[in-house]
Amino acid sequence: MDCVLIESLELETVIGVYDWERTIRQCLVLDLELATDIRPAAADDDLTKTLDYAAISQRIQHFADEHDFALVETFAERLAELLMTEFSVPWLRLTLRKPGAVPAAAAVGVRIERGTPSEGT
Ligand SMILES: Nc1nc2c(c(=O)[nH]1)N=C([C@H](O)[C@@H](O)CO)CN2
Repeated sequence: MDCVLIESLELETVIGVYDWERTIRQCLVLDLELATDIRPAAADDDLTKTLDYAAISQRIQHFADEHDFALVETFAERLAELLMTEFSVPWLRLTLRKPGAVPAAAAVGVRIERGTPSEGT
C-alpha cells in the first residue's frame, strides 16, 4: 500500500481537560500515513494526481486553530474524519502526541487507524 507521509507536524492548540489548560495553547505533535496510489502522479510527474502534503499540513494547522477540544482522542477522531472527507483518503493511520503532559514521559497520546485500504493503493 502506498502512503503519503507527514511526520512530526507541530501544532499549537487549546487542548486539555483541566481549567488551566483552557486558557493556554499547547503543542501537539502529529504523525500521519495517508493511503493513496502514488503511481498516477509518478507517471505524469503531476502534483494534482496525488495528496499534496503541504496543502494537507496547512489544513491541519487551520483545524488546530479553530478547535479547542478537551481530549486528544476527540482531536484525533475529528481530524481523521475531516481528512477522509475533504481529501478523499480511503485509509489513514494517525498518531497524536502531547509532549510534556506527563513529565516523566517523553510524550503521551493516541494512535488510530480509520477506513479501508482501497484496491491498488
Ligand atoms: N486518554 C487521555 N488521558 C488524558 C487526557 C487525554 O486527552 N486523553 N488529557 C489529560 C489532561 O488534559 C492532561 O494532558 C494534562 O496534563 C489527562 N489524561
